[in-house]
Amino acid sequence: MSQRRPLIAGNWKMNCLRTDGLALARGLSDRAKAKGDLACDILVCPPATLISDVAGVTNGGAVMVGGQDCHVAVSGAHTGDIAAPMLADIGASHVLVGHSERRADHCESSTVIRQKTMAAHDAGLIAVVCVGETEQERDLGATLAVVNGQIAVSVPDDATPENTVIAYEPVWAIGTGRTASVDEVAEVHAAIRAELTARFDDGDKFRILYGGSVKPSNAAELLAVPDVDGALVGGASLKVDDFWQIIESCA
Ligand SMILES: O=C(CO)COP(=O)(O)O
Repeated sequence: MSQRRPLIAGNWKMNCLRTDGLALARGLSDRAKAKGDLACDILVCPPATLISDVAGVTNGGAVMVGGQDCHVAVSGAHTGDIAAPMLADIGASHVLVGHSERRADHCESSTVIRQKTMAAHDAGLIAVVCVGETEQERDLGATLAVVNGQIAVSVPDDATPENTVIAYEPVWAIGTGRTASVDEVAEVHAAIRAELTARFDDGDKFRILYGGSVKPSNAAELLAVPDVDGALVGGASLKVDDFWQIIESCA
């Protein structure tokens, strides 16, 4: 583990009605309180419908709350969208931007993601900027070019280690049960680190998370990879026991 404090983030995606979501938030919050001294920061990103309630449950404690997306504008005629200041207003401290499901389902380009990241910063939110190659891109040997290209455009010049976290999520490893190997993760994280240190004076201070089928059984070995500063967890973040075991893997 690096000198950077790890962040374990849960992306609930489009899951959880109120009862389940609040039970999950309460379960995590209670465990965090009981444990006291934690070896990592904890973030949950519920669907927008639950952010306010989850923030009420976690109530400024060790479990932080984030959104899953924000609009580039602060307000306006954008039906169905949510502005970054609105997320901050209901208790979010973070927001995911550029998740591959947003890139694919909503045709989000790295240029738009840079604008969303800046909107998040302007609202005082920490942006978790997601990047990752598809299976086809990996098979073509284009992984590092794709990921570095996404980083170069998606991460704005106003990014700092305090307002920005990077999440590397190979698309082929998301929700598939296929995890990238330790060597594959190490190679990409080192490349991202090199890109960040080349561009930012304090590039070595940014946290770089790995995401893609992280679960209790593989968390410890992934978190031990150099330049892996935490995890962005999908499916396994929906169960208190599983997510907590991943959190404990940071110890
Ligand atoms: O997309 C992810 C987190 O943002 C990863 O999802 P899974 O952990 O379900 O593979």
